Amino acid sequence: MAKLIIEGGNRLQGKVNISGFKNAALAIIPAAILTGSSCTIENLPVIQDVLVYRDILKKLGADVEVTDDGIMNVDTSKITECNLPNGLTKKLRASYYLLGAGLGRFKEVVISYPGGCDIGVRPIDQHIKGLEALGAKFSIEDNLLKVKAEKLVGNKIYLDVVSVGATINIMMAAIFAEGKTVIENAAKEPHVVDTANFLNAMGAHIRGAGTDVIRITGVEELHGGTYSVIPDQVEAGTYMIAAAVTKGDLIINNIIPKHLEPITAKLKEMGMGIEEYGDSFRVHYENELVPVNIKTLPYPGFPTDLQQPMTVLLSLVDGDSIVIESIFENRFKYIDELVKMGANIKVDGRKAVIKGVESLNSADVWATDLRAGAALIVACLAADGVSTVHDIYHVDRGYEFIENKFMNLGAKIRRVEDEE
Ligand SMILES: CC(=O)N[C@H]1[C@@H](OP(=O)(O)OP(=O)(O)OC[C@H]2O[C@@H](n3ccc(=O)[nH]c3=O)[C@H](O)[C@@H]2O)O[C@H](CO)[C@@H](O)[C@@H]1O
Ligand SMILES: C=C(OP(=O)(O)O)C(=O)O
Repeated sequence: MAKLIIEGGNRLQGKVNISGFKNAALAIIPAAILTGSSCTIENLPVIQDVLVYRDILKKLGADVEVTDDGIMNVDTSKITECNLPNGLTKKLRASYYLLGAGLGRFKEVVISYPGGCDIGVRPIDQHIKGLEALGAKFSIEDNLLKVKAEKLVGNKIYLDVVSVGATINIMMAAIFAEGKTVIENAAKEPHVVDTANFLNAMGAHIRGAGTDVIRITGVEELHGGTYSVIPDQVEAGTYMIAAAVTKGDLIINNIIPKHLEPITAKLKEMGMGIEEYGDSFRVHYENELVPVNIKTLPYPGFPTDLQQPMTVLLSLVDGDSIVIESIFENRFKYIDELVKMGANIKVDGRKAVIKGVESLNSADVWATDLRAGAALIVACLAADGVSTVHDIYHVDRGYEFIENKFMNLGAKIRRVEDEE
């Protein structure tokens, strides 16, 4: 298994291009099943999760390839059923979008239980509630999720919690349902909007994505086409935070500034210089930063996916900060690793109380999940001495060319396979 060896203490400087958004890509790829046609999906990040989804579509019978520069050409016309009991879906969380997409097209789906980051229970009761409201019946047998419908009929669904996954799954299942579907208390995240935009570009009738009420009018069929995925706001936020942690000066290209407002606002509040130039930011350290409090919330609140790198930054800011993780109950596991590096952080349930320290020391640390891994890399970039981040496969699931991008900015990083 690969690890990264990082020599800390280098100020990051230069330009970085942000890749396509993992969490949008992983919804749009299965949405292509609904088209039953040929799609070209551009600006995909070439990451493990995207390659696993390519393999899932292939296994289902699609003609599919992903180019080195992130273009997927996929023809889903030859898929005849959505039956995948073989465990492939366990490799990623977003495989649960096969439920909505497969149900929409074939009225029946069988998949193994989805995987993904171990950051909490990650229930799917709201997905089930929504799909059943459209006429489907769920069952769980031998760790297989089974969903089936005679026919799908539009309905009004109120989500009890704001769920990105449930919103997208219901939206997909409703594409061919008879009549109108209304999702109330829908998630407003950019990945929900991007998936709706993809489906609309292929002939769907979805209105209101990006607000908390989404209305879908069933259509007879979709067609193929070309679509480009939005930039990854989580990757962009990770580099913005890395600029702050290393007291650096970065130009972050290929972003949508609006999607980054929750993070821009906090970094500015702390004293970072941020200037916007259309689809890029200059993010630079000016003066000593001040501590802030963070609470993760659904969009447009502070994203849970950036809680970990932000905690690393706060651990190096003089004074007291509090981070509350309100989305996932188990997303503080990496803090033990950060404490090994000299951070002063106490976790109490969903609250982390941070007392800023002057510097972090080098250590051997283990990535516990995707964003935890990215956060530990950022911590090691700032630490005194040479550190090792183990279990980098977590990071490879979701960050494209991470060490190359950091090395282009002046970081000293080497990837080593464990056998070496
Ligand atoms: C609202 C939110 O921040 N969503 C994030 C969540 O999406 P993801 O789609 O994984 O998670 P959801 O948005 O569905 O979950 C949000 C919350 O609702 C709860 N829940 C969800 C579904 C359900 O059926 N029942 C239920 O109780 C979850 O436990 C969680 O507390 O993780 C992704 C990967 O980190 C992020 O990109 C998303 O921005
Ligand atoms: C938790 C994440 O990924 P996943 O939902 O795919 O496990 C993430 O993108 O931060």
